[in-house]
Amino acid sequence: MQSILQAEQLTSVRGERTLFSGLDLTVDSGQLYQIEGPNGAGKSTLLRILAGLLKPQAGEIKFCAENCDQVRGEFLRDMLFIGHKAAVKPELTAIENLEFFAAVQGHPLQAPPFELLAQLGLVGLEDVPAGHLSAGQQRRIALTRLWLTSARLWILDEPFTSLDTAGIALLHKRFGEHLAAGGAIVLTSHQPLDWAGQAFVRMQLEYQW
Ligand SMILES: Nc1ncnc2c1ncn2[C@@H]1O[C@H](COP(=O)(O)OP(=O)(O)OP(=O)(O)O)[C@@H](O)[C@H]1O
Repeated sequence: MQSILQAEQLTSVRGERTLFSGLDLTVDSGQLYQIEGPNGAGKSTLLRILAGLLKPQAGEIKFCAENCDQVRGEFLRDMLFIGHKAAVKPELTAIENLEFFAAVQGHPLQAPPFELLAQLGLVGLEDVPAGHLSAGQQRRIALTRLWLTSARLWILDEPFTSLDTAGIALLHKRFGEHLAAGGAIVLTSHQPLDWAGQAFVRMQLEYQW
């Protein structure tokens, strides 16, 4: 199996507290990697470090066996990060948000994405500013990125937050397709993941005092 992401000897200190030190992890192609742990343990911090949004105090991150800083352009093209906030532009409609995501990812939409919006249960809400929608509906808009991206590595902070059962099932299906195509996913989730038949790794981040 090919390793997509490797972290070696990571240390992160926030304020007075060392969240983790000497942390190693390897995420392979086709693998779903779940980071678990109590509130404040440092899961979001770790994801932001893995996505290159925050510098660790020590350690190295490699993308396809190359130091991430040295292959930054390739890494940014091939990695999708979605943070734990809804991550939508509230003043834009669902369609405008999708057009924005697609353009940012370098694949501008050729036609309005009605089919994708229907698939995500957003029919009839296309023209409403996202900020007027419910938390779960905003989350669904944010997650449409997963249908618009060609990135191999997905880093997702609490992707199931605010989603109903149908939304969770939709996301599971999309994850399955991505992993089957050789992609990899690193995520945090406070909900237990029922994942069968795919490479699934769980890592527990303890709260360090
Ligand atoms: N920008 C920041 N400056 C200083 N400390 C921060 C900053 N961001 C986070 N922290 C601290 O780092 C610690 C870990 O936060 P983090 O958000 O990574 O935890 P988490 O495991 O994702 O928690 P949760 O399960 O509640 O989402 C917390 O104590 C938090 O206060």
